[in-house]
Amino acid sequence: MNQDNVVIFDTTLRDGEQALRASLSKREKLQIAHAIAKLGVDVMEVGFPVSSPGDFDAVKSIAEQVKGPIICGLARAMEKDIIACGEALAPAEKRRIHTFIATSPIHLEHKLQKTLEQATDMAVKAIKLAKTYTDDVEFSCEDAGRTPVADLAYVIERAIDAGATTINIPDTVGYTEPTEFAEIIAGIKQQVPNIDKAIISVHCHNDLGLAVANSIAAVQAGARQIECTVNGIGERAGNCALEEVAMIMQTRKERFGVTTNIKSEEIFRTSKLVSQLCNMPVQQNKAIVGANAFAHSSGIHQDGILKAQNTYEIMKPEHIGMQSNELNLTSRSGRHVIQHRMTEMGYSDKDYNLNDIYDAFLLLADKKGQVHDYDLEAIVFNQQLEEESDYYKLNSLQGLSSNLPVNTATVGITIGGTEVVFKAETGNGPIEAAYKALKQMTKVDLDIIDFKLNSKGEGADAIGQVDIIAKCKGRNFHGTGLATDIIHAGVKAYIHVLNLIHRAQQVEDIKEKHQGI
Ligand SMILES: CC(=O)SCCNC(=O)CCNC(=O)[C@H](O)C(C)(C)COP(=O)(O)OP(=O)(O)OC[C@H]1O[C@@H](n2cnc3c(N)ncnc32)[C@H](O)[C@@H]1OP(=O)(O)O
Ligand SMILES: CC(C)C(=O)C(=O)O
Repeated sequence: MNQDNVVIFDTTLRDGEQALRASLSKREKLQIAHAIAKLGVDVMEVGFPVSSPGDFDAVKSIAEQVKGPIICGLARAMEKDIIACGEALAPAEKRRIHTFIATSPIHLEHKLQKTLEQATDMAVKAIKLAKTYTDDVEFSCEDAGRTPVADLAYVIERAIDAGATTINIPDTVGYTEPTEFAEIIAGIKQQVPNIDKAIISVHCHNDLGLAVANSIAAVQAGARQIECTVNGIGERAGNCALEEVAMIMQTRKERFGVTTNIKSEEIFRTSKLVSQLCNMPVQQNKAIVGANAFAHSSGIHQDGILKAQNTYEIMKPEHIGMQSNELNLTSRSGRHVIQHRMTEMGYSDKDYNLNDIYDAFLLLADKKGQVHDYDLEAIVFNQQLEEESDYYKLNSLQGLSSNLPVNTATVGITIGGTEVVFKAETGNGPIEAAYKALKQMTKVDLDIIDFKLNSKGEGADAIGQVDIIAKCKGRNFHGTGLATDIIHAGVKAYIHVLNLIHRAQQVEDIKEKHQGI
């Protein structure tokens, strides 16, 4: 083996599968196995064949159909387990039997009720039997993290003499911390005379959130195989996450000086497939594959990213097979990102006033949380509808909606820049009540002949757009209103019409004046 290469041993379909609430079908296991093979793992542990006829059958089918990685099965240090494993793996081009026995005082005393020597004898026997099926035999000292190094050294030396080619050091209960775990690996290297005949592997659990850190510390201490799962799924708090260790070694190559065969561009796709089929959602802020891993939400970061991506990204989203990063528009965003989005949508700087739309954007972002491109377009459109010179302006609005036959609205407007008026009215609904109030305050005689309400965007917090056609003095006027509240949008549409009517009247007045001259 190239000493600078770290073997990636995936156990998504064995340790990962142990944690699922519903079993995967054979078809699903095959689908995951093909995806993991494409990801470039070196070894994939795909089941525990003695455990059930279904698992035996799935391991056998994967051994028949999945090419590329070494296909591995797990077996206790027991004859029937090794035989089942050997038979299930028989069709594989490259196969590995992984056998294990616990070595920690706690497990020996309470679980196995055996001495270390008795357990080691069982391991030696199992390894020798496994060797009759394949040259590639891995042995694990279960609960190695809580086993004295001298005891590990004793078992490991005998396991290697029996033919084990990979020695796995599991931190079965996620108990160790990185310095301590690295010392265990260094201790094994020092105290096991035949250790050069085997690859040292590590298998870390995440009970204290240290599975990845411990695996990486072990590599720095000389381990050259990491056992891991996609998205870190596995018993209890899970296993070491494959995508995290792979990206640590790729991104910080200069510190580790090791390579893996992982095709990192397959990471995102594989993560989504495993999450979906295993019904294990990935937390939003999970490193590498979480929805937020390449999303930037604050103005200073977004500005930095727009100027140079490496200001706030240590990896590129394309490295893991994600199309692009995401710049979320929130009330923590700044003007740079708004201008960027507007340009991406095809607007030129002349089409809008950045400071004006930024103020409107902040108000909307405070209300909605996340603002989308279509919201930004609505803001621009809204500003085009409302002009500084508008004769009628909305000051305040309160609409009360209920399931009673009568509802109320109170509207306050400014007329002609100086006259401030308020009116409360009732109606079938608050929009009708507001329209009655507006009619009485403005004394403009118009009839609404069409009223349409649409949502601009998605979800319950989408902006509402009201379009009305109103008839006044034989002419039709089209008014539009946009707001997060539909009563507000309806009132804005009415005021838009009032201003159009007012402008049309001004034009008529000028015409009459000219005709009179
Ligand atoms: C740390 C890990 O993740 S190890 C892998 C864990 N995965 C699993 O357990 C999933 C698959 N397991 C199974 O399907 C079942 O537990 C089986 C088929 C393996 C065994 O089932 P059963 O025979 O009913 O035994 P059960 O699971 O109740 O108990 C385990 C037995 O194996 C023994 N045992 C545990 N580990 C080992 C080992 N590595 N080598 C030999 N014997 C072992 C236990 O001492 C216990 O033996 P006992 O019956 O003499 O007390
Ligand atoms: C079988 C071994 C490797 C294991 O899964 C563990 O100790 O966690």
